[in-house]
Amino acid sequence: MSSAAAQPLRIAITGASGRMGRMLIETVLNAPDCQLSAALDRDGSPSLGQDAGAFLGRQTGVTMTSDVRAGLARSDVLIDFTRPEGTLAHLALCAELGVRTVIGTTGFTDEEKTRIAGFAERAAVVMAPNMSVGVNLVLKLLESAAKALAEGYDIEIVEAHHRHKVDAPSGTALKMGEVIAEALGRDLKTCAVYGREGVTGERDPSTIGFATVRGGDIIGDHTVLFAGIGERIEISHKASSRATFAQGSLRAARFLAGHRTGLFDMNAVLGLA
Ligand SMILES: NC(=O)C1=CN([C@@H]2O[C@H](COP(=O)(O)OP(=O)(O)OC[C@H]3O[C@@H](n4cnc5c(N)ncnc54)[C@H](OP(=O)(O)O)[C@@H]3O)[C@@H](O)[C@H]2O)C=CC1
Ligand SMILES: O=C(O)C1=N[C@H](C(=O)O)C[C@H](O)C1
Repeated sequence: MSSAAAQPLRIAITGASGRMGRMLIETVLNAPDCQLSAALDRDGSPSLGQDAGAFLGRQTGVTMTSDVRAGLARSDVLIDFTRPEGTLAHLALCAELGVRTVIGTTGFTDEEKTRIAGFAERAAVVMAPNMSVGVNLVLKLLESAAKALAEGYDIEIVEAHHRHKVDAPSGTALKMGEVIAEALGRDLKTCAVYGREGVTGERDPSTIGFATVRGGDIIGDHTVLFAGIGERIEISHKASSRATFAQGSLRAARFLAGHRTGLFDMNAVLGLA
């Protein structure tokens, strides 16, 4: 693997013509210690055959291709923001070729997460539903807040995203719920309430509620509400650009340069553990 100090880190990007794929290409091209080694999309994508920088009006010399194996063979790290089925197929190749992987995709089932952990025994992986420094700090704040507000406060998580998002609640909202549930000694699987309708009865204080908003071009807003009697506390994060996710992904890629195997989260990358 290339040493980040001596040679640039060779980064492949799958889902390269997607919203995050494009932001990642731009971010890698602007990072002096990184090199775009492959821009990959699936068969049928109209972007195949184009220069990876065409959408920026830049010539990079990297052509968009669907040959994932060849792209990974010339790369140190893959950054994957696609869909669960795509990520798992890419990860199987990474494990075979010894290519480290940063996974930003959300919407995995528990069984799929177990498979990812298996692949990480063969080539190191960072996986996080949100790569931004801010959200990962918020997760830490939520742990403290949940413990301090364990009695007498109802907990509701509200998230808003753009109209194209396909999974709900967001991976970040679910992670927030998991962190809070763990801090309170609850199991999110049994205490989560996903939306309400009709005659619901009074709120059960042991539940954690989720509400999802979808519309326009909202990049990603998350608010956790601790609602008590006479006051409420709101902890919010609002992303104003996908650049924050891309910068976090590059930090994860650099972190992976120092690890051969293992499954890591952004706490490990950011030293927040
Ligand atoms: N962890 C984080 O910080 C963040 C995570 N995300 C997550 O990243 C993922 C992608 O988001 P976004 O960029 O907005 O999505 P887009 O739909 O804009 O892009 C997805 C890309 O992946 C490709 N793709 C879709 N399915 C497959 C597949 N089965 N195999 C290979 N490639 C595939 C798409 O190709 P095609 O166009 O042909 O369908 C497209 O190029 C989502 O799961 C989202 O929740 C997003 C932002 C931040
Ligand atoms: O799909 C998105 O756009 C985002 N998805 C992630 C999630 O599901 O939490 C993170 C971010 O909020 C943007």
